[in-house]
Amino acid sequence: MMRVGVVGAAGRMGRAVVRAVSEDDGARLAVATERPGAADLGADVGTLAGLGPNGVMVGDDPAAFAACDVVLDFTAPATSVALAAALAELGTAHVIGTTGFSAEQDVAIAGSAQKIAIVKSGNMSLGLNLLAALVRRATRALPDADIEVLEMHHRRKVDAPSGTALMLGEAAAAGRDIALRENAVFVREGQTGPREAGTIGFATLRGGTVIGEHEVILALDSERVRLGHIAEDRTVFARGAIKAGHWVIGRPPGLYKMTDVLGLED
Ligand SMILES: NC(=O)C1=CN([C@@H]2O[C@H](COP(=O)(O)OP(=O)(O)OC[C@H]3O[C@@H](n4cnc5c(N)ncnc54)[C@H](OP(=O)(O)O)[C@@H]3O)[C@@H](O)[C@H]2O)C=CC1
Ligand SMILES: O=C(O)C1=N[C@H](C(=O)O)C[C@H](O)C1
Repeated sequence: MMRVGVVGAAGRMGRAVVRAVSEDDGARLAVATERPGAADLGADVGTLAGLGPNGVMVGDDPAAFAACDVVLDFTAPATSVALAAALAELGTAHVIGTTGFSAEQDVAIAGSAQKIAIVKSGNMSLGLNLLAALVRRATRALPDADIEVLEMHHRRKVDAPSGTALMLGEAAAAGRDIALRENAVFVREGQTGPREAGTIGFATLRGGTVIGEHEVILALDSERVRLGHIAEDRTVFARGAIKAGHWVIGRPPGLYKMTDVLGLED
């Protein structure tokens, strides 16, 4: 029985993870936390998730994760970096779904992954990870196509472009054997001039309650290939994180991706 910790348990994804854990016969919710001073401290996490009471109260001390085999984390970059360091001391595995990390924060997490097994992915869904593999094949097969990545999310999302859009951009760049950071165009405004060949463009839309929509457009002369994914419910991310939890327990220290968990070609 996998003992699961959930950090950010009162958040949109935290609640979805609590619900998904309750549906998994091989997992048990052991610890749930929120930020010190958070309004939901002391609340029953099952009630928060709309399930009815489950006896696990929201705490604020990451040391409580010593009672867990794995912690599932959809929070904020600084929180995930600090938690990875704390879990490295406890020897507890970490699944990170948080997005919006700086390069320095990524390095810090890689440092913690020298002590514990960490799965980190900007998107935990099976369909999206399959899409990334398809994008890599498509950009390799169509070397002359202009690549544009389009994403839309709900009005409360705080980072852009989405972690998933960056994953898809990385996949597109890998298909071309180029580095994304040196070829990405994240903003266009004013007199931009014509499109520079070989670049990978991004467009970000925000509004309403959209869970997550992504499309990679490969534009050629007189035709376009459109590869996309729509997440209809946060359950797909939560179930992916639980799958990653089952997979990562007992693995040697290292930084793993969802493609490792799912056995997909990277
Ligand atoms: N990889 C994937 O498949 C997916 C990734 N995400 C990513 O997950 C992250 C969270 O998304 P979402 O659930 O919508 O955001 P929310 O803001 O709804 O939830 C985040 C929760 O984490 C809490 N939190 C922040 N810091 C701490 C801390 N130090 N200790 C405990 N709790 C803390 C927040 O509290 P407070 O409000 O007080 O800050 C909040 O309750 C984002 O980065 C998002 O992009 C989302 C969906 C899927
Ligand atoms: O913030 C969200 O909601 C989501 N974030 C992830 C991202 O940044 O790609 C994954 C998903 O699309 C939902």
